[in-house]
Amino acid sequence: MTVDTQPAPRFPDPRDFGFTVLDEAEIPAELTALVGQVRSLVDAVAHTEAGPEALERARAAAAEATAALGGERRAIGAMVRHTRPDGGAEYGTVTNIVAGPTNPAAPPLRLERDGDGLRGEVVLGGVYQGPPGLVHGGWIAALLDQALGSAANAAGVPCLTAKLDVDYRDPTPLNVPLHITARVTGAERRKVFVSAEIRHNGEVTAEGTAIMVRIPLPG
Ligand SMILES: CCCCCCCCCCCC(=O)SCCNC(=O)CCNC(=O)[C@H](O)C(C)(C)COP(=O)(O)OP(=O)(O)OC[C@H]1O[C@@H](n2cnc3c(N)ncnc32)[C@H](O)[C@@H]1OP(=O)(O)O
Repeated sequence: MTVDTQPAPRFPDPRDFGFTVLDEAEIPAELTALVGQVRSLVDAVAHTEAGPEALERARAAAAEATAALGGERRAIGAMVRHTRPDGGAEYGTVTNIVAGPTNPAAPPLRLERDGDGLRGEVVLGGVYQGPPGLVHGGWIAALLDQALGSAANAAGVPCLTAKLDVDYRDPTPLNVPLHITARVTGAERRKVFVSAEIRHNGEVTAEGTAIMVRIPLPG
């Protein structure tokens, strides 16, 4: 296997390929606050034991809030640009289900560069539950896939996941800080090999490896 962990240093600008891109600073503070409020609402709804009257009041308020947003919708595929402290840019879809800043269904996971890889921290509450008190295995895979994909894309080349392997080493608990790390381990032709871990209290609860395949860009 040819090891080439430093492909191209600059990720291509998605605008050159027809994507809408907004800078994360352009996301209104009011939208960020609304996203946080809706996350709290989802958690409250998922766990409520309120009676019928309170439930109906909450439903009507939610319907009013939905109507207040009108019909103005951002395009599917819209991307958000994050500018790193070193001036480089990273991109993701603005509604990404794991890390999208405008998606209340995203935890969200925020990954930062750390040495030759990425690291981040996330706390998953009861709406991510699978077994009692534990994170759903599909969401563990989603966190790992996002970290793996971001590590490959942070190396400068747009990639998609072709193969994902997950080892569930230990149960991953809800409502505690989870530390996620990911790094590129090698490359061969269009394949980029990546590895990631989720830790709680320093112990690995899940490991993921993936083969990401570089997307051929027009031109
Ligand atoms: C964008 C900015 C966002 C930036 C934001 C970053 C966040 C990332 C988000 C998380 C990541 C995702 O969820 S991505 C979404 C989930 N993944 C997808 O939807 C991908 C669906 N699959 C595909 O589109 C396709 O299969 C591709 C593009 C992966 C590969 O198709 P292809 O382009 O025709 O390539 P192909 O010639 O078949 O294969 C190229 C090389 O890869 C190998 N290969 C191909 N598939 C596999 C496989 N399953 N297992 C092993 N190896 C494989 C081949 O053997 C070959 O190796 P060799 O002959 O050279 O040895």
